[in-house]
Amino acid sequence: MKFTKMHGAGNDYVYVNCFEERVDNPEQVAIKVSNRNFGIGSDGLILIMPSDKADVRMRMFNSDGSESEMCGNGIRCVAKYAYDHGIVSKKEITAETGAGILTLQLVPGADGKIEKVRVNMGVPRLKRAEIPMAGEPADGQIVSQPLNILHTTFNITCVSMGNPHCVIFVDDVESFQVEKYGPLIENHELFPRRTNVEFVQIISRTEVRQRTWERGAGETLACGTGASAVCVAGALNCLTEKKILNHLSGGDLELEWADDGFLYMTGPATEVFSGEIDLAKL
Ligand SMILES: N[C@@H](CCC[C@H](N)C(=O)O)C(=O)O
Repeated sequence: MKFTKMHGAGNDYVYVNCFEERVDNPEQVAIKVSNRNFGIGSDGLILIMPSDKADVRMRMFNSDGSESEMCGNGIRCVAKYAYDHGIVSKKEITAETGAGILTLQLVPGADGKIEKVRVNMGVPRLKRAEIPMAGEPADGQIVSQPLNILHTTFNITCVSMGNPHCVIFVDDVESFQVEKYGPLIENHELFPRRTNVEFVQIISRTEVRQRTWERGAGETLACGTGASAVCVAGALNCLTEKKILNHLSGGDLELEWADDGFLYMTGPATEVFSGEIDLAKL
């Protein structure tokens, strides 16, 4: 299988160009290639596929083999790959995802090479049933609601960017025990399809620092849908403006929850290397 390793702010995936390659059983392939000791090493697997509705289609699989509806860092890399490898020749691209069809703009740097990608991430979904979360009322919003975990009460704000996010504001995110609380919240009975969890420290009304516990992957260096959810959660809690800079462990993302209701995310997309792997040997 030919592949390309790419990352967005350190959130790294193995990308396969399915205009040329076929991947049977992507769930198992994701588990194998993601392994950082016995595989290629990544947070998961992303398939770049033909679409009958958009320029390209993305399917993404976490390192545990589960499929997610959406990946914010991944979709920027898909757009850059599609442009750099001649799948598309325009700088505005549409992409089919499990969260709908998204529009992306490729932003060149001074040297003319694609440096950043701006994504219209769609309209954030806030209703309990849309996250999805158990309980009533199905159309209620979860903004700063108490959740008890191991004798600690967290105030959670939940947002779906096509995939589920639970945002928690903390005083000191560097010392926060992400590995202890992340999996307990990810697998809490409130979230029937599990959830991604963002732990966030407010730096100012326009700047935050985020660490992410990802559903199906553990702590990662960045999460684009998570950063988008944080932008929404900050505004809903009146902690931040609707336009923020988010410092993630592997890099920065710019987010804006615009007056048109859409969430715009801008950030880097980087190709690292390409190779070929014999899956039968893994
Ligand atoms: N890192 C991604 C999100 C990947 C999927 C997530 N773990 C899930 O299961 O929903 C991003 O950049 O958005």
